[in-house]
Amino acid sequence: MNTSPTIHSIEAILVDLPTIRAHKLAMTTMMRQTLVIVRLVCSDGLTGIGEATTIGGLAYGDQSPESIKSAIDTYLAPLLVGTDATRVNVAMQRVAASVQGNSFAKSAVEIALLDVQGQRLGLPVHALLGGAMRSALPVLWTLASGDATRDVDEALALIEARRHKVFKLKIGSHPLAEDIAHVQAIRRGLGDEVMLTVDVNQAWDETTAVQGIAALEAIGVSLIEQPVARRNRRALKRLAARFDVAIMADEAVHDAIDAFDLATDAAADVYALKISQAGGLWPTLRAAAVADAAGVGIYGGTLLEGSIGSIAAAHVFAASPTLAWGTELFGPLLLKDDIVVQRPEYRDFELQLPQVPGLGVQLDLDKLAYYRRDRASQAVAVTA
Ligand SMILES: O=C(O)C[C@H]1C=CC(=O)O1
Ligand SMILES: [Mn+2]
Repeated sequence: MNTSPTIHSIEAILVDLPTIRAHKLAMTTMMRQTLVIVRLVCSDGLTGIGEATTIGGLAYGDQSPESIKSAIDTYLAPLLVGTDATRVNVAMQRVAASVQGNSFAKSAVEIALLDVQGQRLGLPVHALLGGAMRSALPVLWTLASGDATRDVDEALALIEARRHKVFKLKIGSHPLAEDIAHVQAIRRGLGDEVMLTVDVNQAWDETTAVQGIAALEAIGVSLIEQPVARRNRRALKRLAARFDVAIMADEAVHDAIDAFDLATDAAADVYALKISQAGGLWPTLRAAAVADAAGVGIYGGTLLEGSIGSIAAAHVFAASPTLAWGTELFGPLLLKDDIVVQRPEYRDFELQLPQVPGLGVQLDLDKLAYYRRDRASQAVAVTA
């Protein structure tokens, strides 16, 4: 007889949190972030938590917080409730057999399953993934206030506080000359020693990219992220072949299959891997393995997850055998408030990896009640 604990319930909750400042990307300006929080309760009384986020609703990709919640409530939860809670691979294969796409919903649920399994076994999630290669992860910061003077002040304060020493600039929403002047102003303000990268978020056509990358190389930018449209892989390949500066695929690389296709074409020097675009922690490691095999550098990307999603990603990138380009797991720091008891710890330019069983993050239930989008209907339910 199988006596393994089973999945008792899976709940997906939308939570809206304000950001500390406007965050400007080529396709949207964020003033808040929506977290889809998953709570997965098991028959042995343990609860796992997971999270998925998007950027600007549907502005960045084709899954929204609302569609993630709907996929979990309507499809993933009914498939999993009553099944073995301890066999994460079997559970996710069951989901894969009946649910196409929806990588964000899959990722949020897989995180919760790994969290609860880690608690059950007394092991941190990174141990379930094969063990951590590093106990802390370098984290860059994105300068995206839209104002160069403010960006320089922000970066200098962060270097002084020993929180970040590498900075990513969001460009692509202005004419090229303006964007280049913006990067130049920040380079002047920070000096030649500070490592700068840029993210174009697909905004350029190939002709603009050729001019733009040449100018950015001259300014001493170290990495150019997704300069052209996600689906324009041939242009990405030509740019990677043409320039010495590292070209990173972000929106173009979701999972191991994308990683393989891009590697076959030598279309990028580095991949930004993101847990929700890959479809979970294991799928991210599988994409990382392809990158490793192809000699492509790995960068721990973010979709500006909150504390739960960022720590889940930290467990993966800590377990990845290589991580040549560090991470951008700063999402929790962009949020004015949080829904966890203890926020992730950033120290000496690095995010510290939790070493306790599971993810090592606990929900603050009062804060969750306050920030959840359906709080009005919840209050009615409590008083009724
Ligand atoms: O990289 C992206 O495209 C998304 C995201 C990550 C950091 C940031 O500021 O935006
Ligand atoms: Mn990017």
